[in-house]
Amino acid sequence: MDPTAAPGSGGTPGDSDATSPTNTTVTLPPLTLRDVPRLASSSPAAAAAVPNPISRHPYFHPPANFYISPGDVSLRHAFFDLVSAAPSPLVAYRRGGPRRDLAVDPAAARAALVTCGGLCPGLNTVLRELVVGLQELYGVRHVFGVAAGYRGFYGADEDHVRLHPAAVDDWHKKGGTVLKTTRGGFDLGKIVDGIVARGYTQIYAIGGDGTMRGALAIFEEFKRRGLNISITGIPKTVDNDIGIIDRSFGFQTAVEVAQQAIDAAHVEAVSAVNGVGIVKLMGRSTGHIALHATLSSRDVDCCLIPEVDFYLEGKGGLFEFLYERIKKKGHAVVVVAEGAGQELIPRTDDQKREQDESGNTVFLDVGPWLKSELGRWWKREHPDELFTVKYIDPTYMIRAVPANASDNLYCTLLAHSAIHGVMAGFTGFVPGPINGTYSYIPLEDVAVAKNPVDVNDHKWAWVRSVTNQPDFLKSQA
Ligand SMILES: Nc1ncnc2c1ncn2[C@@H]1O[C@H](COP(=O)(O)OP(=O)(O)O)[C@@H](O)[C@H]1O
Ligand SMILES: O=P(O)(O)OC[C@H]1O[C@](O)(COP(=O)(O)O)[C@@H](O)[C@@H]1O
Ligand SMILES: [Mg+2]
Repeated sequence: MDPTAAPGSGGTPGDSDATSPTNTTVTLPPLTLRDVPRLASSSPAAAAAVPNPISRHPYFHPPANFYISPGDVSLRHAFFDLVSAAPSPLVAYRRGGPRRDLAVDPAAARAALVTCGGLCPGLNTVLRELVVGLQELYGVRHVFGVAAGYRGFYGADEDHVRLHPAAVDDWHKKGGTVLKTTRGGFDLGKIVDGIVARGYTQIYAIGGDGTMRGALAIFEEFKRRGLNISITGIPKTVDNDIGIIDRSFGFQTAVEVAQQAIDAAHVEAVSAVNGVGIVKLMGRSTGHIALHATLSSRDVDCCLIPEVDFYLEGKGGLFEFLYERIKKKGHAVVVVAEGAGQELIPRTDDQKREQDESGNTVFLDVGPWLKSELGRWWKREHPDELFTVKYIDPTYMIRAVPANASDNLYCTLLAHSAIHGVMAGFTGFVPGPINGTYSYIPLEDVAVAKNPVDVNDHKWAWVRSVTNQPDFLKSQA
């Protein structure tokens, strides 16, 4: 793009030699609003019939700018290069938050909350805040917890527990999910039948990428059957592998807890002669936890993630690098994400086919494999030199903990954002922060949006500059 040729341009929007600030007018590409679906009854007339009960709150009096206006949007990309190319069209989402008028009558609402997939710090905080927000902000009296994931919708009566603020008061202090969670069991027909049979009018499905795909299928089935029930997917993933949103809750807590494992690996390594400490961290298809834990720790010599291929032996390989590092400073620490190097680990045909109940590929354990391969290599290549390798697997310890303060705050805002959207009549959406602004994103978009580590981005470059690890380009081998 030639910026000077852009209509309305008042100058060159690149760097200039000016010694004082200048104003440059630039014409941006058109903006596309990726709007979220609405319940059929949420016509402007119906909406105007139900003023937000927060306006009548006995103690809190909403200030002038409290309510989100119907025109408020947030931009998907907060920054772009005006000189080379701005994204075209610019994508916007509806801003999350309370609306002045509701499309849903709180007195007639019946909400169901469900948690699916793996654990993540903060699940109980989201549940707590959904219960408290629904009842205390909006006066929704019928709130139920559905036990053990999607299968709970077609389970027994005991699988549907009535929830109220006093019952959930201290849930934010607990790890895991009080409602229990499972994988698999996604029988669409039975789930929707179960929802209809119990008269639920709003569903809050808290889970990861699989849960979002399930929520989308439920949303489509509601539409097919002409049901005026709303569904919102609340994104949970300790791996941070859901796209569009800034990050998922629980992720920062997991990174924080991972520091203890890295510290221990470091102590073991420095206390041995030619010591190596290996830590395996979660990250099935994305290496965000490993990357962030490496950057925060500074004790890590090599970070292995699923997005970057590596090899073990030969010039430019992992083992030669570790040997050199040990020669230089006496020890080395390796952080490996669970999904890294999967294609290097020998496996049987049965192992290749193995899936969990949700259909996710079952990975082989990269940690013990790496440990034994390194031990074997050292014995073969350097038989006369002492060597110790210690392996630490804190996998479940980093996710089976309560959320830290910042994740608890995030969970609270996320839950309230979900409720505000549902009460405004939105459905088939995911609430989440985009560039710090809570927004509503169509489930359709989130269900397919992955969030791999961008290895061409600054963050991976920081890792490389902190660890000075090889880039594992085969040409060097
Ligand atoms: N493509 C899909 N369509 C419908 N339901 C799905 C799909 N993928 C996963 N699910 C269901 O979503 C739930 C959670 O999925 P899972 O992959 O275990 O965890 P997560 O949501 O954390 O990724 C399970 O009940 C699973 O059966
Ligand atoms: O042993 P489980 O419960 O299947 O969980 C292991 C998996 O859970 C994860 O944390 C991902 O879980 P989700 O897909 O539920 O977010 C992965 O890191 C890991 O592979
Ligand atoms: Mg998943």
